[in-house]
Amino acid sequence: MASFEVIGGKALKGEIVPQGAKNEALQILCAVLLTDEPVTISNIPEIRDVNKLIELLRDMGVKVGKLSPDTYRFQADAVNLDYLDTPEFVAQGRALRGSVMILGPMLARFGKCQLPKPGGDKIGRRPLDTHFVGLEKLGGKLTLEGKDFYRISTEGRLHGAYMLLDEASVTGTANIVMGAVLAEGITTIYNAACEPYLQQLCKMLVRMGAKINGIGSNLLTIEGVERLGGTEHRMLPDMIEIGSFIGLAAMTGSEITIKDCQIQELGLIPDTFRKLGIQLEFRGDDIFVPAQEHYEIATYLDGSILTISDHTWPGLTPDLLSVLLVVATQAKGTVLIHQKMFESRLFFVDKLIDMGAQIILCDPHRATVIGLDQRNQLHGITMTSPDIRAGVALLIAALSADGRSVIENVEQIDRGYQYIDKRLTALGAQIRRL
Ligand SMILES: CC(=O)N[C@H]1[C@@H](OP(=O)(O)OP(=O)(O)OC[C@H]2O[C@@H](n3ccc(=O)[nH]c3=O)[C@H](O)[C@@H]2O)O[C@H](CO)[C@@H](O)[C@@H]1O
Ligand SMILES: C=C(OP(=O)(O)O)C(=O)O
Repeated sequence: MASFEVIGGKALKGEIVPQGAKNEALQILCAVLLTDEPVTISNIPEIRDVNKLIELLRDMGVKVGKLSPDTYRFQADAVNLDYLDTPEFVAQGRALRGSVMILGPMLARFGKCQLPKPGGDKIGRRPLDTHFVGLEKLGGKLTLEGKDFYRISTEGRLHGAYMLLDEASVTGTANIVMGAVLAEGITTIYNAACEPYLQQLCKMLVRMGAKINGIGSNLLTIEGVERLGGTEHRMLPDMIEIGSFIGLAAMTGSEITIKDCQIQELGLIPDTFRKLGIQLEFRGDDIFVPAQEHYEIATYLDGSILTISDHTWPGLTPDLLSVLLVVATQAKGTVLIHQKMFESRLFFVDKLIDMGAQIILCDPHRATVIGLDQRNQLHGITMTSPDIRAGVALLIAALSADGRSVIENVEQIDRGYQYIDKRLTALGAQIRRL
């Protein structure tokens, strides 16, 4: 287990370029399985989860060529279905959440797939029912082995169907869309998730020859085609990383310019930071965050305490609530952070409380933060990173804190943030990997 030693309390300064989006990359990489033609993908982040998925695809027989540090060419013209029966495949499938999205493409193109319960953050129950209900509606037959091994197959082609999803699952929608593009007939998916990750996936599939209407909405209509061809695709910048850098700048009183953000794709993210009193300036497609000594949380019009909560897109992504919470600890004012989607994502506040933050964990979903208005600095401690976003929130806290902190289990952070220690060191942060 690696750790970061952080000496906090220093203002940072400079420019930073966000990496390609982790959660988009995981969808797009799985989509290469839908065609035997080459697919070239650029702006691929070099992070643990993405590297693991590329390795999984390679071991399944996909030809993988690295054209430059962030650009790869994939060709799935000789997929080895027998590999799915090996213990190595099972171990790789368990190692990340994104592996779940091979189900839709494999079922659609090869008529079968199997997978253990995928990995990812332990942040509460993460049911896969929506994935399988959708794939079964398309004609897939599911067999469950124990509680955590799934086999799905179809005789002949999948067929289009109408479905109203019980929840707008991000990876579930991706799986169903990738099944439906090669199904016979028309599929209608209502209550589809529509995060930018999914919009990007759908746009890429259209370039491959798929027929999809309603991209960006929660009603997708897909007319299946017999085959898809190759294409080129470039990943969006990672909106969660952009939000994390905004939070980092605010907490450490730093002036940071975040380059090439594709601001129009960020949804509510910039305005949510503004509600915490953080100034942001859009300079072309860059976000400039000025050094601020103080920032004040807005109230509702009637003066009551603000709530920041997550929602399916175009609501606020749950993946930024941990960062927003940590930023609020040094704001002036009070905010209720309400994490609606996941049950176990707020427990990391114990560590912030140990560092001197004023937080009341009301229940597993809600925490009230009473900001310190920079009157008392947090102080450094030793802590463990429980999940990817809590991990980065703790890193931000440590960089703002007085003295030395040690963050253990930073493999969690490495799942989604590319060389974060080196990139922040370039801005003046003092971080050492132990
Ligand atoms: C690899 C990847 O892309 N992971 C992301 C993906 O995970 P993932 O696709 O696994 O998450 P889902 O969208 O399936 O669901 C997230 C959680 O929210 C609940 N839920 C979801 C939709 C809904 O309408 N009601 C509801 O209660 C689910 O039961 C689940 O507990 O989307 C999540 C939600 O944005 C993000 O946190 C993850 O970073
Ligand atoms: C929860 C996340 O990732 P995963 O779904 O891969 O666990 C995340 O990216 O915040």
